[in-house]
Amino acid sequence: MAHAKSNGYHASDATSSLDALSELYGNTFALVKSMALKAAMDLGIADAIHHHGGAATLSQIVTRVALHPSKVPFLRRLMRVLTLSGVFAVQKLAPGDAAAPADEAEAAVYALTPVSRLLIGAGNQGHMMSMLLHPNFITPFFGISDWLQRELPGPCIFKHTHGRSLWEMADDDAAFNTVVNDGMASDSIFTMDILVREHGEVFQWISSLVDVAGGNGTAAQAIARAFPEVKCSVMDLAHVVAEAPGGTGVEFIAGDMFESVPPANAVFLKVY
Ligand SMILES: C[S@@+](CC[C@H](N)C(=O)[O-])C[C@H]1O[C@@H](n2cnc3c(N)ncnc32)[C@H](O)[C@@H]1O
Repeated sequence: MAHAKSNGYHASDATSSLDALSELYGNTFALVKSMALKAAMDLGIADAIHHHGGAATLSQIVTRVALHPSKVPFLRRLMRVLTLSGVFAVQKLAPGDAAAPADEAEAAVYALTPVSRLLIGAGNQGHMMSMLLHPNFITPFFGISDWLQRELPGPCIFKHTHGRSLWEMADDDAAFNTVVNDGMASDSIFTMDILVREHGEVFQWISSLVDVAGGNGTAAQAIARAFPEVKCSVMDLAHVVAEAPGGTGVEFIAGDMFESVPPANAVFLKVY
C-alpha cells in the first residue's frame, strides 16, 4: 500500500518521480551538449582525430589540439559528453587486450562518426554551427519569456535583445559579418551540391538568374559552375557585397531587396 509523503508523492510514485527528476535535469543541462560541441569545434578536435586516421587516443588528440597541459585530464570529460551525444564514438580496449595500455585513460580510442565527419573537409558544416552557437545568437534565448510578454508589432527577438537586427549588427561588426557570411556559405556548399546534382532540371532553360539575398555568392557560384550558360548575379546588402570574393564569374549587386530586385529570367531565394 502506498504511503503519502510530505511532498505529496506516494511511495509507489517514487520511481516515476525519480525518472521525472532525471528528465528535468536532462532538460536543464541540455545546453551542455551544445557547449561541448562548441568547445570541440573551437579546439578542432574532429580535425585532430581525422589527422590520426579517423580514430585517436587522448594523447594523440592532444598532439593536435592547443590545451594547457594542466587541463589535459579534463579533455576526457569533454569527450565523454561528446561520445554520449553521438558527435564521436569511443571504443575501449579491455584490460586483458594485448593492445590495451597500462594507463586506463589511454585505453579509450575516439573515432569520428557521421556527425563529426560533417565538421571536416569539403562540405564542412563547422562554420554554420559556429554561427548558430555564437553568443549573439545564443543570448536572445534568455529573453524568450520577456519577448512573449510584449505586444505585437515589435522587434524580432534578436533585435529585442541586441537593440538592432542581425543584419544591422553584421553591418557594424566586421568579425560578426564574417561569422555570418561563412556560416551561410558552408550551408550553401553542402546543399547546392545536392540541389545541382539531384534537381538540376530547375536551372535548365533559363539564361539569367539573380540570387536575392545571396550572401557571398557561394550558391550562385555553384549554379554558374554547373550551368555556365546561365548568367548568375547576386544581390545582397552593401556590407555583404563589400566582402564578396572577386573573379568568380558572378556579378554582385548591392541593394535592398525590399526596394527593388535586379531583372533576370529567374529569381533564386535560398534561406538555410
Ligand atoms: C539567411 S542569409 C541567406 C544567405 C544565402 N541566401 C544562403 O542561403 O546562404 C540571409 C541573407 O539576406 C541578406 N539580407 C538581409 N536583408 C536584406 C535586404 N533587405 N536586401 C538584400 N539582402 C538582405 C543578408 O545580408 C544575408 O546575406
